[in-house]
Amino acid sequence: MQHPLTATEPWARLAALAARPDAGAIRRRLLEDPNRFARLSRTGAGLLLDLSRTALDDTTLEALLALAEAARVTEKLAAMARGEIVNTTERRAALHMALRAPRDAGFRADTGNGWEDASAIVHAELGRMRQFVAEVHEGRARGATGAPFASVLNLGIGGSDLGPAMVTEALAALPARLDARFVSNVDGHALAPVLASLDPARTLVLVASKTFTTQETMANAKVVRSWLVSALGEGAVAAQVVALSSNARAVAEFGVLPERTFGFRDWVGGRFSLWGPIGLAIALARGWEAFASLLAGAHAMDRHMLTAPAAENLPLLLALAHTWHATFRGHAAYACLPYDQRLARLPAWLQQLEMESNGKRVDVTGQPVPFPTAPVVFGEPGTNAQHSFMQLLHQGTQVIPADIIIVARPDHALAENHRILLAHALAQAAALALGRSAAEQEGAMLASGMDAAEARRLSPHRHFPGDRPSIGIVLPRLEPVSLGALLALYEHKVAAQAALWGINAFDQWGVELGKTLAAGTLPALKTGETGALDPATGGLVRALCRMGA
Ligand SMILES: O=P(O)(O)OC[C@H]1O[C@H](O)[C@H](O)[C@@H](O)[C@@H]1O
Repeated sequence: MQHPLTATEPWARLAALAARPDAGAIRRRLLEDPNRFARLSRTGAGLLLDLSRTALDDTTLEALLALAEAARVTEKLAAMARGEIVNTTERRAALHMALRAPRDAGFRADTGNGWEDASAIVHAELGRMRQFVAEVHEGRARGATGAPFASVLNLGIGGSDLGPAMVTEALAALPARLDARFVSNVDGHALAPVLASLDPARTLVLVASKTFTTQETMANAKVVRSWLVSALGEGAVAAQVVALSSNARAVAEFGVLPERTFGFRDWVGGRFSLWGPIGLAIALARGWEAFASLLAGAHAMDRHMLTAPAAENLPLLLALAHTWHATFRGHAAYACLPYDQRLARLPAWLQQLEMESNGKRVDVTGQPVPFPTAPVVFGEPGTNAQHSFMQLLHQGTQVIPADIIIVARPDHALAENHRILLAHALAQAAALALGRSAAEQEGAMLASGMDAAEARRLSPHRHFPGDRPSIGIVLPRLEPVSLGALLALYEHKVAAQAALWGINAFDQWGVELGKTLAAGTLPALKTGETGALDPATGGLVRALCRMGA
């Protein structure tokens, strides 16, 4: 039986377009059309999206938009905004948009057991967060000894770490209100040096865990709790530990006071949670105004996504360009290249967003999908990436598209550094798209005085095939409002692709098996008793024990 998406007319059209010999031709399209940049770039919510260095043309774009219509992408995104149960396996809404909308936005969530006023719930908690942040900044909330807080330590992993850590680093140009540290890994090599560098009397601890059961976070929380208690006494837990969670009961059992607990509902997915209580570290470290502007920027992108016509809609266009690459052209990976050092953790955040959301092999009905879904995402800031993996993007055997993120204005005074940075970002995009033929390359070598035989010998090695796609995303400046818009752009891009492919972007069953097996392996590491393990795991446990594990 044919899959409903592949049975549509636009799918057939796109499959035919993708099979044309010139389906991947970028250089020719770029050189033939002087208006290509103007025709294939769009603005929305303060960002510029440039698709001119892909092989998309009017015909392909039209077919992709028709496919989105056939898959009812816009309706599905609207259903998400209406708070309907779009996460069908867990029977939950996905209402992260409510976290960043004004109080009167009127978001409501289907709980499976009636509807609740999501906007009211969000704003009640946001008000408490704001008050708490003010108390900390103004020195009214203090540690157990009466000392004001100097540091905030966020203990969380996955969505309870990547978002707040990435945003806090990205907004480093703002004055630091508190010194912020993030520990995610259960590896003691992460936590031990951080604790050694902090003063327990002046450290506010955030235990960030939606479920409050994640083993790594709870193990680290127990260590930090003992660290506080042994330095300051039992009273330090109430004074200095804050919980960010949707599991109020587990939080209470851990001993955190209700007034130090900031909650959210299960209609906020972990990887979409930085906009609410999980983002408290951002507000504590960079100020409430910054956090509020971040939310406003994301909300502006939400409005754009919900109201802009399809052909002008940035998240939808980005989703369609990525789908053309991943699904129709079979490019199994893409690179995220932020040309701003402050966005160094953006690729890590994007990896969870993209790969945990859309790394799925069955559709919402449980049927296998007969086409590629989410590609592998990897990345590093430019220009560093140029000196490590860009070689493969320019000359490797596979085509790997890149998203090149550019910030027009810096927040430092080193103007020449910034111009060099921008020149490299633009040059990478040009080199990927245009390449350099063997003949052009050989000509350049001859012109430089190289002898003809040597030029011929080197020319295949120095040939750049070109026709390698990149997508430009430009922020006027990296500030809370533009960062909010950028992150929401990617969130909606991911949701739009899931809607198009017919998969569920909001569950993550694939992470469960490893957790279950780890629970069975832990006792064997303690006792050396490996009888219940598979032979390979058992053999490795015995080898580790012999080595002193
Ligand atoms: O916030 P928590 O409940 O501790 O979850 C932390 C993370 O771990 C889980 O295994 C999921 O894969 C992630 O989606 C989640 O963000």
